[in-house]
Amino acid sequence: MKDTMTTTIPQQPTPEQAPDGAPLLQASGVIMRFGGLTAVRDVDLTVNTGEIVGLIGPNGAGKTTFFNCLTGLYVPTEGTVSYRGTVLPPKPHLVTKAGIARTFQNIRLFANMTVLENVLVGRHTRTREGLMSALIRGPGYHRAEARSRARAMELLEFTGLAAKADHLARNLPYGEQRKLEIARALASEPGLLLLDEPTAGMNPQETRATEELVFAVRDQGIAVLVIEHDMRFIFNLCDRVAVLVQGEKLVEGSSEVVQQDERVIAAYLGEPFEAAPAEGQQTTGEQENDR
Ligand SMILES: Nc1ncnc2c1ncn2[C@@H]1O[C@H](COP(=O)(O)OP(=O)(O)OP(=O)(O)O)[C@@H](O)[C@H]1O
Repeated sequence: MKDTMTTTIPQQPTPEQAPDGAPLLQASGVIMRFGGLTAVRDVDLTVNTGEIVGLIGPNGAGKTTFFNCLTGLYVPTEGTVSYRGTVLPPKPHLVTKAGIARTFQNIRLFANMTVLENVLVGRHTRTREGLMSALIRGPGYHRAEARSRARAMELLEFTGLAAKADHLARNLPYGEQRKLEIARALASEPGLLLLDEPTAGMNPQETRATEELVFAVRDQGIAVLVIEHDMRFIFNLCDRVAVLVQGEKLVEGSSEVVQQDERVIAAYLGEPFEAAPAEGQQTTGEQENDR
């Protein structure tokens, strides 16, 4: 991925930067019921600053539902989610404002807007200019807009999309649409980025590029929580991996520990990871392609 991540993202001032290793996200006793179905059962999960944490498990294990509980899309039936020690209100825009950004399993871009405009949309929680200012379009508005555009271009440089800033999002190849989703999420200046199956439908080169991008994001001081079915990607990337099965956290530990765990092999991997197929091939029968 030559054109990607050769630069750092010049850091924006972030509120009370926690020291590396301090708890950033703490989910405690999260339960999510849909009528008679319990999709998430009493899950605790912590993501510390500087970490990349993986969330894996079979289809229907409750991973996306758990993400939705973290990001305010769902109000958990029970349990709390805290970020930097403060309980988050279950409202997506407030969660984003607090410092958590996410991407979705199914790409959600504004297809008929340009690449740059998509990133600018992601900045709205970080711009202070109000409605009056936007209507009057005075100097404050123009300064804020210029800052936002400059920052959006930095993020496009970072993700390797700067040359396509004026292209319509819908005309980007699939792998670049996924990168654009990440750029847009970064535009809200998060401290924690949640990625839901960022490599679904990608070819091996795109998957490797995404791996590099996630490492680069982490190197900017942004912690990452990632759902993925590609075990090679997960085990290469993650400092820690939690395994959900039928809504419950079965195991949590380092990549080395999780990939050898008999319960994880029985419930999800199907075979020890060393025996997994070659790069780019599916590791389990669980993968689904979003494309
Ligand atoms: N809004 C909803 N209403 C009712 N049931 C739901 C809802 N959302 C999810 N579920 C159910 O909750 C369970 C967990 O689904 P979820 O999508 O969270 O699993 P997942 O681990 O993300 O799966 P996958 O790997 O296939 O994306 C499934 O049985 C699903 O049908």
